[in-house]
Amino acid sequence: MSHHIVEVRNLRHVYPDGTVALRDVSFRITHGESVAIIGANGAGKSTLLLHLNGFLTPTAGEIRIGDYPLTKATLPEIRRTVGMVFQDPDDQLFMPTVYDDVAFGPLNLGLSGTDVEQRVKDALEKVGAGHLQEKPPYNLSGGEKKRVAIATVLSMSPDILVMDEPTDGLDPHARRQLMALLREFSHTRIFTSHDLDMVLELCSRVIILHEGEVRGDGPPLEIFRNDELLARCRLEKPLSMQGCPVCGGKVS
Ligand SMILES: Nc1ncnc2c1ncn2[C@@H]1O[C@H](COP(=O)(O)OP(=O)(O)OP(=O)(O)O)[C@@H](O)[C@H]1O
Repeated sequence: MSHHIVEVRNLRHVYPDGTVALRDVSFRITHGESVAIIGANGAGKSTLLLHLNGFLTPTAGEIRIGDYPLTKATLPEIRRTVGMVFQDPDDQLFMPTVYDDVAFGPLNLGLSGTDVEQRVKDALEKVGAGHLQEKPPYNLSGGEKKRVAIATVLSMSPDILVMDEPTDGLDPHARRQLMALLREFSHTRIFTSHDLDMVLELCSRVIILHEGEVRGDGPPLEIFRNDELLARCRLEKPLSMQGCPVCGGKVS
């Protein structure tokens, strides 16, 4: 299953205005891992994710998905393998109806009409958005848009799921539903999040980015117990690991 491996080698990204968003980032994620990339605002998380299926090109360094380096030639295949949910759902939704948006990917894979219908139905059901299929995406609420954006990626059945702030804008019920869905997804999951309780619950590994560099990489409990590391990277513990103001209790 080596095609599920994500490897980032010495990645550097400088935006055209001279901002150095990633300095020298390296890591390897293997099949089935559930990895959160966390960091303070501006740490470089979105910039990093946007490299994983070629929306941004490295200034230096290399991305490898499975056995292939990400290049112009391998990009179409890599985009079938790596499904990306953007931070802003408006970047993902552009068709006249929710149905059309979710069907867009499967249609491009050349699937038959009934297969496309089934994929759309399944994906919308998984995110609890079946009732929205006839609506124009621009009329949806922020959380509804987010759910539909996730469905547009699920309908492609990617081997590697990459999500930038997946719970951002979701109400508590939708957040729970998404967490259950991510738990069920047996392939590789990589996401950024400021929702550290979700990270603690769902991830087998946490990578801390700070000022465009990897400053921590390990199991969530190990990372979240390292007060000095968290302080240096302007991060806090998940709420469930902070003292309870009523009983003083703590998960440790
Ligand atoms: N298009 C751009 N042009 C110039 N600088 C950019 C651009 N996009 C992002 N940056 C800068 O690159 C750095 C990293 O930004 P990025 O969006 O990757 O951070 P982030 O960790 O995802 O932050 P957040 O948690 O706020 O979403 C920041 O300093 C940001 O201002």
